[in-house]
Amino acid sequence: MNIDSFFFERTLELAARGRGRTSPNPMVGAVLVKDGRIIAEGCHRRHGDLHAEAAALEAAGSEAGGAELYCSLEPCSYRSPEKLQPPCTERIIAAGVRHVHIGQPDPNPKVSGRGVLALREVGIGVSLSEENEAFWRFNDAFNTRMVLSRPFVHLKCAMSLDGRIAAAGGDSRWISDESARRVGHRFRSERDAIAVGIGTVLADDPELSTRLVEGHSPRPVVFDSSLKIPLESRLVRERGDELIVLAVPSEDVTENFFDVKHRLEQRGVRVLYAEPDSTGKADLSSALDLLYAQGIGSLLVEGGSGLLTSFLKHRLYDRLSAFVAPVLLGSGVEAVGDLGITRAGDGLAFEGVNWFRIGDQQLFDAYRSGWLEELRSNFTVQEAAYVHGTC
Ligand SMILES: NC(=O)C1=CN([C@@H]2O[C@H](COP(=O)(O)OP(=O)(O)OC[C@H]3O[C@@H](n4cnc5c(N)ncnc54)[C@H](OP(=O)(O)O)[C@@H]3O)[C@@H](O)[C@H]2O)C=CC1
Ligand SMILES: Nc1c(N[C@@H]2O[C@H](COP(=O)(O)O)[C@@H](O)[C@H]2O)[nH]c(=O)[nH]c1=O
Ligand SMILES: [Zn+2]
Repeated sequence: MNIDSFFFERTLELAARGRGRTSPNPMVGAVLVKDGRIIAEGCHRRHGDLHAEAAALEAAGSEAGGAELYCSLEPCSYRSPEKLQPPCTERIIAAGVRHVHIGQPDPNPKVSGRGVLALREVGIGVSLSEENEAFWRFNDAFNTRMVLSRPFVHLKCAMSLDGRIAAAGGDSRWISDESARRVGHRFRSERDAIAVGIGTVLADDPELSTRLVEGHSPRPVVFDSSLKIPLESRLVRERGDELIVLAVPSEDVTENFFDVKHRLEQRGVRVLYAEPDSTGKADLSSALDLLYAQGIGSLLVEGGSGLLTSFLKHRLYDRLSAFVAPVLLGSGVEAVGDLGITRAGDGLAFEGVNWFRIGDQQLFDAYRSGWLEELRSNFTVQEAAYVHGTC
């Protein structure tokens, strides 16, 4: 490992301290280096707190003069009414930092190279990591939201060895054991919202909480075209004021639909109307737009089979995490239904694939094939910030 990679790796370790707490901001880490030695470290701990660069500069005090700064993300360079911290570029310049090493350019259109330009303008050297896949994946939700202007979609399921997410009778408690479910709850705590289909609510009456880990519980979302959600379900009773129900009123909608809608709203539930797809269910693209407009930048889709299959079929997903348990269920609820694929070579492929061992179970974790390329090709950066392939 070269010395730059060593310091960059440390920035990501520091950035991870803000996991699940920085949204809608990214997770960022920074280290200040002098004479080949780290003299100060910083991270963005939670939304609204000091940025990582500012935290490292504060920790270094007057020692920051003449130091090199490594940061996982391009330093911010703008002010706006909703921005809670001043531009880091101003602090870096005022502290007398000599050189800034950047893991990944900031895809926020308000930055995207302007941070680099601001530093260069005053003679600070700036270089960009050439191996930056790890940085793009580390802030997968922030990067996707910034570049594609839609929520990051993370599919998650727990399946048996033979690909079932529930037994034939619909029971799925539990397929994965508590150690794997704890990882699942950590995924929940990292996202803004968590979605299930109405089939899952009727079968499981889920809580969709993060009770097995520390961290926030994302907003629950239920795809429920004709408002079948029971008023006595746990989500309505316990999470009513956070719950979003995505309905698709049909042309022959009954009085009962409006009656249920009214009762849900009385309990604080937000009922939103999605466009119908060709089968009368929620059109996923329009549903994502509705959620995005509610401030939801990342969505964990937990199932069931019908909803997972729709997201896969429409290629509207970015990441898949599948827990595989050492159990066979035979006939049961399939994790993924028909995708219209008839040739093996046309199967949905993945990139950035990782298999993790959790006790006796495996976790498959990967991105949709082409995800990174889609982000990179849709990302526009201030041209002048890039000179000879580095910025
Ligand atoms: N092991 C695991 O990880 C998990 C297991 N499960 C299990 O899965 C089973 C439930 O799966 P399933 O019956 O398929 O139900 P789902 O939870 O997938 O719900 C499907 C229903 O959602 C509604 N819906 C609205 N829009 C869409 C859309 N665009 N695409 C798909 N569905 C949409 C439809 O009902 P409508 O037309 O009325 O709107 C549809 O019938 C349960 O047995 C549960 O225990 C569930 C989650 C995770
Ligand atoms: N059965 C199953 C999962 N099921 C998911 O968890 C939901 C129940 O959530 P909660 O009520 O918070 O416990 C259920 O409806 C489905 O979305 N998850 C897993 O990690 N492993 C499992 O074996
Ligand atoms: Zn900043």
